[in-house]
Amino acid sequence: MIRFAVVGTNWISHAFCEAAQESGRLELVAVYSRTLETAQTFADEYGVSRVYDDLDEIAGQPDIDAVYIASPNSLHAPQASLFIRQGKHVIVEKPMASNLAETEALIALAKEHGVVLLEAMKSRYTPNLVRAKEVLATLGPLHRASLSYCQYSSRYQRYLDGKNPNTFNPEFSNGSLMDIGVYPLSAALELFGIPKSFTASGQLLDSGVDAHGSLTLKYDTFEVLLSHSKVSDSYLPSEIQCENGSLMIESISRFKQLTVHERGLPERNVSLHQSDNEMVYEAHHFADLIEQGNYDHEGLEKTREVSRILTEARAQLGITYPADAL
Ligand SMILES: NC(=O)C1=CN([C@@H]2O[C@H](COP(=O)(O)OP(=O)(O)OC[C@H]3O[C@@H](n4cnc5c(N)ncnc54)[C@H](OP(=O)(O)O)[C@@H]3O)[C@@H](O)[C@H]2O)C=CC1
Ligand SMILES: O=C1CO[C@H](CO)[C@@H](O)[C@@H]1O
Repeated sequence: MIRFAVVGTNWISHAFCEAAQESGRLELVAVYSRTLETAQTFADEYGVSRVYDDLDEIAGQPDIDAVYIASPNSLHAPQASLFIRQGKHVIVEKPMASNLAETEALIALAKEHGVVLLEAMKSRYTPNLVRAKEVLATLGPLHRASLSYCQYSSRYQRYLDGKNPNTFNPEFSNGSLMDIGVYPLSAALELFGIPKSFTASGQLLDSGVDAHGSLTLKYDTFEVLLSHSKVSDSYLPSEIQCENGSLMIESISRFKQLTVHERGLPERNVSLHQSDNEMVYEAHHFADLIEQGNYDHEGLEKTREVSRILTEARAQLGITYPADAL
């Protein structure tokens, strides 16, 4: 059993702890929060007794093998770096870091210290991502694709009320592209590879982060449009149009369901069965990498490429974070 700690106590940390339990390979043994009370409340749900409000202290515990980090984006790099230096394996929420320089530094540090570093990009490890690649190979030449993740943020009203929530605060390296645009971007790189070039557009809020936007990825013979929003909802699936048929993907962050439409044929559900908690697949992958001692795995290059495009897209849009100046 891999003994892990959690940093960050919002709902996504619960989802990961449940996925870890479901995997049967990762055991939660300690919880960090800025307050011991919050850490204890979280820990109680899992029958865990060790709680910390000091990051250095938890990172120095010799009987903790790994950590799951789900803090605001700007804290990923300094926190991951602290744990890596203490020889802990790290799974860190998406996006791995604020910018490409931080991402590359973390990757180099993990290799230097011989620990696994993994971005918790949950869609990347789902069975339906593999299935989507298989299905696309049967549909003929790819001509167009439109991948979308647009979801009204429950914190937007707080932003409008002047309460400066983390979600729309550049201090935390946040905004639509970083928070949810990263999902269609990641999916596009998985499905179509690295684009020749791309252009970004978007609408900025007064806080300086983006509310919504698009990326157009240009490949030799096709274009892919990525749409993302934190201030409106989309009810359409993502769609990949090939000459002989189109593949629809419901929920691009989860690859929840795949449907094929072929000309003249009834639509077909081609999905594989997936757990309701798709984080279980990244939990398994993290455990696999640790057991194999695989510190130079292919996910790192994928994360680096996503980080490069996010960083360049932000430059095109004029979005800068305090972390960029460090
Ligand atoms: N994979 C997925 O499906 C999802 C991934 N995410 C990712 O998880 C990460 C966290 O997102 P989200 O929960 O929305 O973020 P929050 O802003 O809600 O912060 C998450 C946790 O970090 C701690 N925290 C909050 N503010 C600060 C601060 N100012 N300084 C230090 N610690 C702070 C809090 O834990 P505490 O009070 O215990 O210290 C909090 O519970 C992000 O990277 C996001 O992209 C988010 C949702 C879903
Ligand atoms: O990764 C994510 C998936 O969904 C959330 C919304 O429910 C986002 O805010 C989040 O960061």
